[in-house]
Amino acid sequence: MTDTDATYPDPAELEPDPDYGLDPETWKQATDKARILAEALPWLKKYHGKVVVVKYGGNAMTDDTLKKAFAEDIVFLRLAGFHPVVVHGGGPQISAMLDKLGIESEFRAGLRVTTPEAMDVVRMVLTGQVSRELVGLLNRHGALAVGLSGEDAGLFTAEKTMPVVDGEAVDVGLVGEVVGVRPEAVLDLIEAGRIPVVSSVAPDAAGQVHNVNADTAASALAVALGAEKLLVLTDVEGLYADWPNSDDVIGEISPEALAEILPGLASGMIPKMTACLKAVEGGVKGATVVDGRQPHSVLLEIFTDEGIGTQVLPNAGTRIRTAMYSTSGPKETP
Ligand SMILES: Nc1ncnc2c1ncn2[C@@H]1O[C@H](COP(=O)(O)OP(=O)(O)O)[C@@H](O)[C@H]1O
Ligand SMILES: CC(=O)N[C@@H](CCC(=O)OP(=O)(O)O)C(=O)O
Repeated sequence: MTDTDATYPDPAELEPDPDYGLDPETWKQATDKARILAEALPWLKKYHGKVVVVKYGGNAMTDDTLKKAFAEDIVFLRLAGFHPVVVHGGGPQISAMLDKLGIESEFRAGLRVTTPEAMDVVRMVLTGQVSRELVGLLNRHGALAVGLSGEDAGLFTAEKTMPVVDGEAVDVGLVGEVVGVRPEAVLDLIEAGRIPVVSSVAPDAAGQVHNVNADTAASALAVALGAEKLLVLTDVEGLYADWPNSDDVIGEISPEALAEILPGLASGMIPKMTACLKAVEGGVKGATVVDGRQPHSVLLEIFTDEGIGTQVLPNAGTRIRTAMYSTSGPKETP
């Protein structure tokens, strides 16, 4: 009999020898870890070399542990062969700074009324504070992240936007819609293996800088980059079916069904769901709103079958599910 004829026991059916030097619990954790990594294989294949645009909302940025977990997720995606691109918001951070300066914040249709004075603060907070912090968090894991704004290398061109409120177009000041994207600067960074971190301020054709809602900017960039996915992190589980009631979340919806309910949505969700709709209409394969209060929500969304949050997918049927953290208490059984 040669060595190769020997039959070995199947390790999966064996109890580890107590003298092995590794206690059974540690062994179980190690094998669980290996199984979870192996289960990620289909998604690693699907997204390898693909662009994933992640919009990180200011409301999901309030906690240091969450911010650290977000940075880990993005670096994980990058090191796993994806091309993550971060577009960040900073609404609450802008409001806090305006408040300190004695300037009031007002929103119409989910957009900040932006005077020239407020515009200076928006630009300073987004590019000078929020972007710097995110770049710093990502770069704790290596020289990966580079911050840029819509003003850099002609990335975005904006045009003044006038949202419609109660059937009338209203002037919200220096607020822009992205009308042109030159993604070369972002593509250069991707090519170099970097993680672009984009702030949503953008000049118009005359050079006047405008405040662009970060959901809107992320969507325009995702379309221009031909992204595989747009992920939008916020501070709710997704789009609640019957807001302000938070019992049920729309798990999946088609662009057509979303377009129908869009005019009836409440303030913060209007730019967000419009962004998802435009992304999918523009060729992005799927756009998902996820709960940024959940640690590692980016990995959870990408590496699970069901996904989390609200997914806008071409040809999807509308699927409604019970919310995980309903604030309306347990449902009564009929
Ligand atoms: N149908 C809805 N489902 C979920 N949230 C909603 C809905 N309608 C309005 N909202 C509000 O929108 C908010 C999210 O928008 P916003 O505050 O602009 O988030 P972000 O800072 O992440 O961009 C939620 O916290 C919630 O208060
Ligand atoms: C026009 C407009 O409203 N711009 C936003 C830009 C920041 C943003 O979008 O931040 P969040 O993603 O955290 O909401 C603002 O001034 O608050």
